[in-house]
Amino acid sequence: MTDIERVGVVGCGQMGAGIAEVCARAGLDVKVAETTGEALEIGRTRLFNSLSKAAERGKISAEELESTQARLTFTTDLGEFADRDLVIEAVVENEQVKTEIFQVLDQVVTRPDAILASNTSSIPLVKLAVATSRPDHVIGIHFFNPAPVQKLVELIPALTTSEGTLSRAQVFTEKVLGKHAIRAQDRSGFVVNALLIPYLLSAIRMFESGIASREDIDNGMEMGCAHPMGPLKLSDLIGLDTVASVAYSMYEEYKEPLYAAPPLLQRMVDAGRLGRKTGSGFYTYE
Ligand SMILES: C[C@H](O)CC(=O)SCCNC(=O)CCNC(=O)[C@H](O)C(C)(C)COP(=O)(O)OP(=O)(O)OC[C@H]1O[C@@H](n2cnc3c(N)ncnc32)[C@H](O)[C@@H]1OP(=O)(O)O
Repeated sequence: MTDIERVGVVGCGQMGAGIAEVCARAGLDVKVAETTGEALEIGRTRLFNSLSKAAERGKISAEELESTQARLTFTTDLGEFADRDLVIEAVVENEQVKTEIFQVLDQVVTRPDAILASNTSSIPLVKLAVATSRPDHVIGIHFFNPAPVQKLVELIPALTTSEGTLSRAQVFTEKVLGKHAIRAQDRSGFVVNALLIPYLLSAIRMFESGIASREDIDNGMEMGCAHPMGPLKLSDLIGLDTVASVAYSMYEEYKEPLYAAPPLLQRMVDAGRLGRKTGSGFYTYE
């Protein structure tokens, strides 16, 4: 069905850990990389806790929990990605950091037809592609938070991506991971964030201007439009730093006021109130 059996995931934050979990649960050999031993330990704990929760809720059996954990290995050395068939980069939404990772992956991954993918939400894929000597094998595979729950992935070919890479990525995400794939052009925000981010920014502006309380804004969309979570709760889930970075990339690309981040968002990011991951954002968390 697919020639992809060994997957590497760069970054074990909420997205990286979720992507690694999805791949390991699909039966793949998954190696996860982080920059430091401490970050790796935090990431491993996040991932294993999520797997244990899946077992507690009866989504996987005790045997599956054990075999899934055994398929996961962890490293701080990207050199160990030499034998990977597919690498998915899921680090912070920063073009320079991502570009450097793609340069390193290009050096270390030996299989000539390996796919180098990014989970970026908004950075042009072509910039990551041309940082490598194999721009035809670079593609965006964008997952949604929480990755083990959300059915969708966006596939984003750069101008340089080959049809073969795109169709292998599609078969992999749909047939192996069981996701639904949609395709988008390499334009900041792709499909989902191009629609979602202006909505989240509008909600933050509404809250900032005092039109309604955070609870009333969120209840408005949860009870009025049947959204699973309101926009302020969702911003906290995504991470306010990520919402801000995606908004900046989109504003940079289109120069449209609807993508401009409201001052409150930036102040909260500056204050380190990044949402669930730091324990406080629009709401506070244990
Ligand atoms: C910005 C980026 O580029 C792109 C993005 O990621 S945009 C963000 C997209 N994500 C969304 O819009 C999320 C919207 N919210 C939701 O879908 C839901 O509120 C939610 C799944 C987060 C939580 O659902 P909710 O019903 O409130 O809570 P809960 O009952 O705890 O969870 C529902 C199911 O999801 C599972 N789940 C929740 N969080 C999970 C996680 N982090 N990992 C794995 N499973 C999880 C639960 O186990 C439960 O499964 P079950 O029904 O089979 O037992």
